[in-house]
Amino acid sequence: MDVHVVDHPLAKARLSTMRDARTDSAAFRAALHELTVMLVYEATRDFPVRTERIHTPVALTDAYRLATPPLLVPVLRAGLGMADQAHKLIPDARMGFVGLARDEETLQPTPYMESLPDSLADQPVMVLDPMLATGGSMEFTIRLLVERGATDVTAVCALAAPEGIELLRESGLPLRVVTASIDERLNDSGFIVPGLGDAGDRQYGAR
Ligand SMILES: O=P(O)(O)OC[C@H]1O[C@H](OP(=O)(O)OP(=O)(O)O)[C@H](O)[C@@H]1O
Ligand SMILES: O=c1cc[nH]c(=O)[nH]1
Ligand SMILES: [Mg+2]
Repeated sequence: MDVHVVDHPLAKARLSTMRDARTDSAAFRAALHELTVMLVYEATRDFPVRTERIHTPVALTDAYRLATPPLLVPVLRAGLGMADQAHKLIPDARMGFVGLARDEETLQPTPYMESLPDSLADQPVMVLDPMLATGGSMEFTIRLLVERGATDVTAVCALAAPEGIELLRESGLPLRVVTASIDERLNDSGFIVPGLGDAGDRQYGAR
């Protein structure tokens, strides 16, 4: 499984804003929006393009577009804070939605919403969730996609725990991970250390 860490100084700066406990909700959302642009930009770097001939005002030249725009799948709630920015970068992408809430006792994901196309054969998919902690929520989401035929999945996360990366690696699922950081570890409550707290609560308030 390929794991790409986007450790650009501007990405680190946005992530630092998100980590800072003094950052309020509006500033947290703004930093996540900007970080998402950088992560999606890097995540699409090697996507195949199709060309067509166009006229500039001066001459004929090649124009480029993504050959197959990915299906974007934000994982609610926290992934909603990445959806609009990803969609702005890839305006012709379709969007699916998965809603999960992690049970904070068992750390297992509890699904409450799912809106996905029936078939994802030959359809690249980009899952958007700022946090990859135990990896349970991401694994659950990718299994939903694979059941529909997906074979090419990119998980885009603001930050990840080594435990979550390992779970995904051992799952054998067809995916790669793009993240701005792999943090130290999970604590006893399943939170990423040093992390940034609860990404859903920090954007939208406590559930
Ligand atoms: O890797 P895991 O251990 O599964 O944890 C990660 C999940 O936890 C957070 O969501 P949460 O369940 O807090 O829901 P929320 O987005 O509504 O806050 C986060 O956005 C991930 O979906
Ligand atoms: O640190 C964590 C772990 C799971 N979900 C979050 O939002 N933050
Ligand atoms: Mg949460």
